[in-house]
Amino acid sequence: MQKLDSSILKTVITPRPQESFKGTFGKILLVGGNHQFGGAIIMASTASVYSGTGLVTVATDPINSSAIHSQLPEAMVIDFNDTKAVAQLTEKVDTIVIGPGLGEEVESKAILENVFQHTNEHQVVVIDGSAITLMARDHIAQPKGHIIYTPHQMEWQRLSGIKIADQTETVNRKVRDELNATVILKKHHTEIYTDTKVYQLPIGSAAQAVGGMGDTLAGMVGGFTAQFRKNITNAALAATYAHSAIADEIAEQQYVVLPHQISHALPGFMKKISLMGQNHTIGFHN
Ligand SMILES: NC(=O)C1=CN([C@@H]2O[C@H](COP(=O)(O)OP(=O)(O)OC[C@H]3O[C@@H](n4cnc5c(N)ncnc54)[C@H](OP(=O)(O)O)[C@@H]3O)[C@@H](O)[C@H]2O)[C@@H](O)CC1
Ligand SMILES: Nc1ncnc2c1ncn2[C@@H]1O[C@H](COP(=O)(O)OP(=O)(O)O)[C@@H](O)[C@H]1O
Ligand SMILES: [Mg+2]
Repeated sequence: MQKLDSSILKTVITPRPQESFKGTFGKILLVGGNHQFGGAIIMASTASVYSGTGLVTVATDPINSSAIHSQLPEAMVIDFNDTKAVAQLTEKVDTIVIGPGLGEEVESKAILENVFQHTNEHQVVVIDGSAITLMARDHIAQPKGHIIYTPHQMEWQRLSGIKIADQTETVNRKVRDELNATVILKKHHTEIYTDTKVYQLPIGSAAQAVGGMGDTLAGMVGGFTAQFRKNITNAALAATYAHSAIADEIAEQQYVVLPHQISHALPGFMKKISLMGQNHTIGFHN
């Protein structure tokens, strides 16, 4: 296992080309947020918008619409029960994030299956939270696309069948190979299983142990993969690194880091990184 280091940030986060428009920076669809877990999809979408995704649409329970519009006017909203609208949009976007706050009800499963039936091999599909639990519980096949799972240890136990105490690099890697997906196994010092390597995140702290922290990471992985499409694996690695690097900066002054604070710090953090690659001298610690 090799340590992921901060150099991944400037490899991925480069200055934006001036000859561009919102479409240049990717289209994303985030699916989740039932009647109980609206906050999860709000946090994921906020992370995606603040990552710089060109166009963000949220498919959610209509009960969350006004909260999303008031919190995040940059995002568009559709009803996640509108099968046709969700299917059409799924086919059009660069990246789909599914799972934050989706829930595990009959309705949640139907929404998941509808989305999974309409993805294609050119898209990135970030599968998080309830979507992982539903796949494992109901043996739902993996969809087409470049698949990125973002499980916490219990979600990985459900999906892989490996008990938390037995989640070693060797067995995790074996299941990753069977899935042929990127796996971001979230924990203290998160591990990232790619097609060729296993990385360990050397940063991050217990100040991040707050509900919504993983939803925010899923939105960032979505935002980075939609926008930085040259190397999808590197985009996912950079998102994971940036998430905890920002948290560490905030945790210098705060006992606990709120997930939305990471999102709000993203544009400034990304600006700082993009200037680094241009020989500006800017302080940044590993
Ligand atoms: N504001 C909102 O709307 C929020 C909505 N959310 C949404 O809720 C949905 C359910 O997600 P979930 O993670 O809360 O629940 P679940 O999948 O049942 O896992 C918890 C079980 O696993 C166990 N466990 C063991 N190891 C663990 C580990 N390393 N990390 C975490 N858990 C670990 C744990 O053990 P325990 O805490 O009981 O000791 C418990 O038994 C999902 O869609 C998510 O997006 C949340 O994001 C919160 C904010
Ligand atoms: N003690 C810790 N040290 C470092 N990172 C942590 C710690 N506890 C939680 N995290 C991070 O917080 C996130 C938790 O994800 P998850 O359990 O899916 O949260 P949620 O579903 O509530 O959004 C992961 O990115 C994880 O790495
Ligand atoms: Mg989660």
